Amino acid sequence: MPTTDAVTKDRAGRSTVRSLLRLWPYVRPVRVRLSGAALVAVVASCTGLVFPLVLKWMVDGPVAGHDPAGVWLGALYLLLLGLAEAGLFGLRRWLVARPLAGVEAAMRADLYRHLQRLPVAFHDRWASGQLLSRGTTDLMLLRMFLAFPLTFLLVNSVTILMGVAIMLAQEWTLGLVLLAPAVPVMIVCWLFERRYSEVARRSQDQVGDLTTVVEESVLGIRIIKGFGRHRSQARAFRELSGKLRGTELVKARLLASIWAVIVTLPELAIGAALVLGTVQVADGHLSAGTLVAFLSTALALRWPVDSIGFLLAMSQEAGTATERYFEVMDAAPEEPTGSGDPAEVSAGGRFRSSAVRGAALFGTGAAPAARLPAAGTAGGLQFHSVQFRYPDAPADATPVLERIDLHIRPGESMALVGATGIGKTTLTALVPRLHEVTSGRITLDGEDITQMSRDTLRELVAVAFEEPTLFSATVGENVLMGAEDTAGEPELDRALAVAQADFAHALPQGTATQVGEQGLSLSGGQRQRLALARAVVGRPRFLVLDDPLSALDVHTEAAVEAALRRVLAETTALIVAHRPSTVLLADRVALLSGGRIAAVGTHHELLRTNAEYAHLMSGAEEDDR
Ligand SMILES: Nc1ncnc2c1ncn2[C@@H]1O[C@H](COP(=O)(O)OP(=O)(O)OP(=O)(O)O)[C@@H](O)[C@H]1O
Repeated sequence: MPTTDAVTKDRAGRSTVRSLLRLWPYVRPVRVRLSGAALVAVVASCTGLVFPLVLKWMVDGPVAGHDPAGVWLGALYLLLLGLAEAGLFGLRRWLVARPLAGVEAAMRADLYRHLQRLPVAFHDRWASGQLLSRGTTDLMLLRMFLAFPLTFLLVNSVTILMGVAIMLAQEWTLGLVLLAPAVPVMIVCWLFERRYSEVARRSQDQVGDLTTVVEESVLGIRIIKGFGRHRSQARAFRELSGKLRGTELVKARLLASIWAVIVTLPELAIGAALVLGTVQVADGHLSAGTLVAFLSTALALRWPVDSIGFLLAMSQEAGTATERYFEVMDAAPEEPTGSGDPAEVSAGGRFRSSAVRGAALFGTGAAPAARLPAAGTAGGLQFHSVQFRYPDAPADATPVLERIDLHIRPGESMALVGATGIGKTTLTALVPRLHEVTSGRITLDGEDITQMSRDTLRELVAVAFEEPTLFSATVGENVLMGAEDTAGEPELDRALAVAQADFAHALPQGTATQVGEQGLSLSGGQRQRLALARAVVGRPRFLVLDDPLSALDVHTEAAVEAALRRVLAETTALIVAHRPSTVLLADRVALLSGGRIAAVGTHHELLRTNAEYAHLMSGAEEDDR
């Protein structure tokens, strides 16, 4: 997540208007309605300026001539004008409400789609609260800007110009008195715009930080309670919300000061004009009706002038919201690959998840059978001099994976063993391209994975992670995410059986039971088994399992292993393993050490010939006991 300082520097020279202009592609489809609504609002607002003219006619005519019928007629005109004004403002609201809700929805959909296409490295860097606040608060600010300040800055400017023209036409000397504050008000607005945009940005970023803390506190509630950390967590929350409160107070102070200037100066000018006008009426140079009309016009302009302060404030907030929105939208998505890449653009594919790294990669059964090894190339899964360094790691840091050369033959299952933190998870994440290799190649049946479309790649490879993620959906939907849309009950039952997840049938509504955040809570082992079922449901050609049995008790593990053995016989698999029982599932074992594959062989061979492996396994055996 970029820091606030970096953001402030980056923003130098970028005006609010320039930011807001980036909204044009979204506003374009509704431009006719928006312009229509603005026109209606201008007419409605100018209707308000006709009131003083009717008043002038009434005061100089029927009132001066003691004509009650004329006064009633004038009152009727005023009533009709009032109704017309109210009706027109109502029409404006009706014109903008639906299209702007559509603009907000389209922007939110684009943001969501883009988030799904952004690489995992992006999500590693950005706090989820910052993304959430951009998709909610910022978009709401934008909708409000399009509905209100955008129109009313125009409407009020036109109304003020028309009002000033009417006043100058009635009595130009008084008109000039009222115009006197225009220059200082404009200078104050300019100063306000610069200062407020900075503070608005800070406030919106702090809302994002606060969202992150709340989200973490809710997700980690067990840890917080378990370790009695509620006080420190509450302190962190209080500090952040105190900061936000401070920023909001700065905003309020800025608004108050601009408001003081915008309200006071015109009021003083109106007072001066009233005194001057009364003297002129007393001297007989001005009719009472003209003075009434003049002052009514001046008062009718009070709202358009007074509102400039908060319209500018809302525009600034919309400008920073636009900036924040496009900071995410401008981030480069995963590199396109291969010929045609439907997965790149598909928001409706199997990556509809909110948890990006969770169990987001699932194989399907249809395609793999059709994809045979290319002639003359080694089949299976092969790493060719693969090097990998995390994108945010310093350039001189040692790569996590320095040079990986490994060949898993077609149909073979290979266990990956290594000390904790050595890079096993990282290595498995390279196969479905959750991260891109820094150098070297990975091939599936001889074909470079970077040359395949991601859709094809993810059809070939299915993954189950150590931390199984379940989505707010039914058990069945969670498992079937791993298969083509055509997969149904038989595939589901088979996968549940393989993963020893038959407990799903005994849940209150069977496989239609809701799980995930809003649903029934499942144990760690149950979640792992469902994640495993999801990985195998599509009968993938390649299976990558990151320590998938870590949360199972010994008996369940044995049962899952027995079932997995059948699955592994049909696929080419890479399994991160910590325990000998998992290692024994595989045909061979690769030992990862110092960023390289230090040894490959059967479990018993390595036990005999490799001291590091024997050491790792002896510790694990004790754990097993
Ligand atoms: N997103 C990331 N950015 C930078 N470094 C990372 C990232 N994820 C992991 N690392 C680092 O990469 C190294 C390898 O991590 P990895 O999770 O692959 O280890 P592992 O062998 O799977 O460990 P374990 O057995 O404990 O699961 C660690 O030093 C870790 O700190």
